[in-house]
Amino acid sequence: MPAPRPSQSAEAARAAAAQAEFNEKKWVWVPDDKDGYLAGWVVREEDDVGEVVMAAGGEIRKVPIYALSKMNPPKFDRVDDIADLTFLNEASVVHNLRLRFGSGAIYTYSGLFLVAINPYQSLPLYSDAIVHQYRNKRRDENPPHIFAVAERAWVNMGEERENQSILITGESGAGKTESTKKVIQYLAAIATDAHAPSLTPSHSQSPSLAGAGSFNTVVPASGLWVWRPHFEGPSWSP
Ligand SMILES: Nc1ncnc2c1ncn2[C@@H]1O[C@H](COP(=O)(O)OP(=O)(O)OP(=O)(O)O)[C@@H](O)[C@H]1O
Repeated sequence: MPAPRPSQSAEAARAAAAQAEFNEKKWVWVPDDKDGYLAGWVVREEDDVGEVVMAAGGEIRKVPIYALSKMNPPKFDRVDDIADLTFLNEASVVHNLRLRFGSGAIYTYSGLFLVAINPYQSLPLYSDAIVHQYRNKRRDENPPHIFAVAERAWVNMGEERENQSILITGESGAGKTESTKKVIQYLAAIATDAHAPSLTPSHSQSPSLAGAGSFNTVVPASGLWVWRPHFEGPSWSP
């Protein structure tokens, strides 16, 4: 068996060191008014109160045990799917999303769902090359992306011969409209394939996309935003 490359062994050593350091202490997330959650480790527990040493600065805080959240080992840092976390608590979810966002990954799966964090800047995530990268690929073959969701809907439409719905939800300014545009961009790009169905537009999000497909929008009073691509084709497979 060939020896691992230096970068691989250095990475493995770093991971082992991080794991060893993690194993030495009882790591927890401590709620914090300013930062949301801060890392620390419990040194004593008494009468349902934990004495926690804060990792940044070494300050000691006394916190009710119920308010502490278990931390996942470092090997779970930046997981693609939040559902893979051993300890699934709000603090760990926020930590994972924060780490990923810090390295430019705005998309993360949460089981069947995709979480998108608004970057408020233009990222090189939506080029034709990236459309191509997601075409005909399973979800686990690529990093999480809105294109993977659109791809799944498209494939399901062909396999199940049923209309598909994609629910895009979030608070005002979260990026629902942008996400919808990305879905339409993806479907418009792949619908030009030779085997694409003949689609009849009934409503388009963007005039330039008229003719790319049939887009029925439903905007319920609840504020949830639903976009439903409608498929009608005689005999078609994705
Ligand atoms: N994926 C993204 N990449 C870059 N910028 C984005 C992205 N998503 C959102 N934004 C930025 O955030 C702004 C607000 O997003 P958007 O209009 O999609 O929010 P919304 O959820 O539809 O808001 P509202 O509910 O108020 O209509 C966009 O104008 C854009 O500048």
